[in-house]
Amino acid sequence: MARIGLLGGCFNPVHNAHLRLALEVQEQLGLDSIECIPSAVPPHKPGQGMLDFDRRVEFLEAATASLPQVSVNTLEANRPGPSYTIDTLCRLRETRPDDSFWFILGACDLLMVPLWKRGLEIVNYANLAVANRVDDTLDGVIRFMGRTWPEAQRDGASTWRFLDGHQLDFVEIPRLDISSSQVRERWISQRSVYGLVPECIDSLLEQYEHEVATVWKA
Ligand SMILES: Nc1ncnc2c1ncn2[C@@H]1O[C@H](COP(=O)(O)OP(=O)(O)OP(=O)(O)O)[C@@H](O)[C@H]1O
Ligand SMILES: O=C(O)c1ccc[n+]([C@@H]2O[C@H](COP(=O)([O-])O)[C@@H](O)[C@H]2O)c1
Repeated sequence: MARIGLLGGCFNPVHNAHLRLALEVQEQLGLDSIECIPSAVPPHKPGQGMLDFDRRVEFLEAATASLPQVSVNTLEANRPGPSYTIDTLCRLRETRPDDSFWFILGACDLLMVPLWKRGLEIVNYANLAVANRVDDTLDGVIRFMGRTWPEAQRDGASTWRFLDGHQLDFVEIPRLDISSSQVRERWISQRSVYGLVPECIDSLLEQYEHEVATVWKA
């Protein structure tokens, strides 16, 4: 039985904080590997300004090529309609019943889970690994858990256990003030994105300059 982390996101484009997030969660929770799951049709973000799914996958594959423990899983491309997380987790449970999964997300995204499609049910299908972004704190997660899943029992400082055996782990990671929006804004303004994205992404942005500019300036 493998312990797998699932990092869902738009990756428009992948940046260094995504990679740090994947590696921190893998190491701190002792997971076997991490699968990045690019959102095919993001349920919550407009299609405008979003690079094509295949291009975002190409960038992710390049960015993770030197990380043997991180791979790209394109299962959301195989479903029509919005790429809801509950559907992704149900599918993984069905197809890989022997694996256990941690769905990874930044704490700011955890706060939005109650608004997702059947959001409160995601903990019936996977564990959650929640990491701080720049302004997030463990206290914020404690308050969220108390009002959202009061039935979950706190076990130690940063783990909550649900009645069915799933758990939520809060993982402290280095605070990197990087976002895809920031990368897009800088790139469009012809400013450097060096240090914010892997060097291969810098080169790919140059290679696909016309396409990227058309999409991101839309
Ligand atoms: N700097 C960061 N630190 C910790 N987690 C992050 C960071 N950036 C993104 N994440 C997390 O990675 C996942 C995928 O994020 P996503 O691909 O939407 O990137 P983003 O930088 O938030 O994009 P955008 O700026 O376009 O909204 C989310 O759970 C998000 O919270
Ligand atoms: O299922 C939903 O309703 C839902 C709504 C918003 C976001 N998500 C998922 O949350 C993950 C992070 O989203 P984002 O906005 O940071 O790209 C990504 O895997 C999205 O598909 C899922």
